[in-house]
Amino acid sequence: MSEGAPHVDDPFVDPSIYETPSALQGEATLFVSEDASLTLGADATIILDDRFVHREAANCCGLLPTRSKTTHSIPYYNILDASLDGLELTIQHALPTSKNSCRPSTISYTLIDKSSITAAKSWLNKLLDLAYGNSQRHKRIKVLINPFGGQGAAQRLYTSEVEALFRAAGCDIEAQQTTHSGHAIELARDLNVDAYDVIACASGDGLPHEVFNGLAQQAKPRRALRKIAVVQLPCGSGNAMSINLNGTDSPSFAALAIVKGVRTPLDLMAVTQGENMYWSFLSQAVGIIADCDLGTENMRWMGSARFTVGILIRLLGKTVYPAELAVKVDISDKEAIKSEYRNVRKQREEVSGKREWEAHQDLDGDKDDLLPTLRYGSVLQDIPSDWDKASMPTLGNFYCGNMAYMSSDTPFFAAALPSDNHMDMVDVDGTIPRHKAIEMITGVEKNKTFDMDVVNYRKVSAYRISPRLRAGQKTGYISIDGEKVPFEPFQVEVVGGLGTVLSRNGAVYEFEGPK
Ligand SMILES: Nc1ncnc2c1ncn2[C@@H]1O[C@H](COP(=O)(O)OP(=O)(O)OP(=O)(O)O)[C@@H](O)[C@H]1O
Repeated sequence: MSEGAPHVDDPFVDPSIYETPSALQGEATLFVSEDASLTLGADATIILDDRFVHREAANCCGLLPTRSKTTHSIPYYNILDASLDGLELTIQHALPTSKNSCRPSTISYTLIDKSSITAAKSWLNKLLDLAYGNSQRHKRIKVLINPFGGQGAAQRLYTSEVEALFRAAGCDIEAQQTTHSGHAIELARDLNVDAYDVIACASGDGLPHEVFNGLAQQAKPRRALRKIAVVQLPCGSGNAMSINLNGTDSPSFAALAIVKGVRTPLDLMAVTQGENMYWSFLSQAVGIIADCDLGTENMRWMGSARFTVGILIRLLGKTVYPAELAVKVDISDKEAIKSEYRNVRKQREEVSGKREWEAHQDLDGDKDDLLPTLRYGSVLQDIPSDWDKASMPTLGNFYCGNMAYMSSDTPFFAAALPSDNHMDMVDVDGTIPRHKAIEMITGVEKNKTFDMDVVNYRKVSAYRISPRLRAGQKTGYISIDGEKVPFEPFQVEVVGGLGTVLSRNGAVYEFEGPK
């Protein structure tokens, strides 16, 4: 389904476009009264109700746009739950209220008599099968809310846009605010992973980063990381996780995507720096991006423009960020990367859903509950002899990532896949002509940078970078998953499919890939 499908799928579209799946012919229609029937179509349930013509639109659960319509449809994607209580049949669904939000709504009918109960139960089971496919129903969700996320908006967004959707979908939810930095690490480390299916972070990308690290500190970390799917309710200033996995930074659309989300393995990146070791799920940046992200605090008054202005000032000044880089390269040719991307994407789409879901449920079949030993050791050991080593005195930007979008309009890593066992690495020289630099920055949004000759794009499995201060420079910046870490050498290696997330399609990011 394309990006933002919940708001594109208009529940009021002409249902004649829907056909009934052949397996359901004959049983697809449930007559709920003399005047009303519910039919399972190909992509939506179709409601035919002659009484609608006699009712005021406002009287009917907000479903009716006009008084003259008798037929309506609700996309299966929007169906949250359905039940039969005695003769009372109820369907809960997400109703789009604008381009950027939806809210729960209810449709109910009283069956004519007891003789229709068996048919109604069977019809409701089929409805829920079509609505959920391979996604788990009634997920048990631990919600962590960063009260300072999104400049203090996270709690309000969760309460007003998310909670009611989760409840309407029959999710079992337990919400808790974080009280200090690092609290989500402690909560994920101590969580009883058998009591939940999902940890949902109402936050920016900082809380999911902490949650992966907390799960990795459990007594059985590999099992914990497979058992618990980590998701984001986009309520922060950087919401890359939700944009990549669910194609939205709207909290209510993300909530719907989580309700319908399919378990998806995610590569995690092991970072060693000094004596420390932790996990990154999104990106590591050294150079212009880290500098603009973390080194422009004095320009906070500008709002989001501070990043763009910071980039332009540094590009025009041809600012460089010297470093030594050593890389275990997997694929360096761009055409080969595109071909690999297409192959892996196809494979992942074929196995998306059922197989992945089953694989992730076979938790106790895991012989090894512990984290894998790192193949390349740590930053304190010698660099392996087969890595490509380079001194980069004029490095401009170094960026390594595991997801396509770094924000809603910056798909820096066009060929990134959730679980291809590679990290995507981009490096750009800081002395390239200014017009090329501007072309590069403006091309990111249009997915044009991958093919630019000034952009070095590689698939790698490990690297070490040792940044240096240039003459006269006082402070340097390194950003890992958007957070500042010490300006010291660090080493990273990818561990395939170690983490688990929920995604809309169970296979790839909500991005088209390299052109
Ligand atoms: N109660 C709290 N008090 C202070 N810091 C907190 C609290 N809860 C979480 N944090 C910290 O806030 C940081 C940023 O969180 P998050 O990414 O969710 O929000 P954000 O709005 O995107 O913020 P930022 O712009 O700072 O990245 C996290 O690294 C986390 O450690």
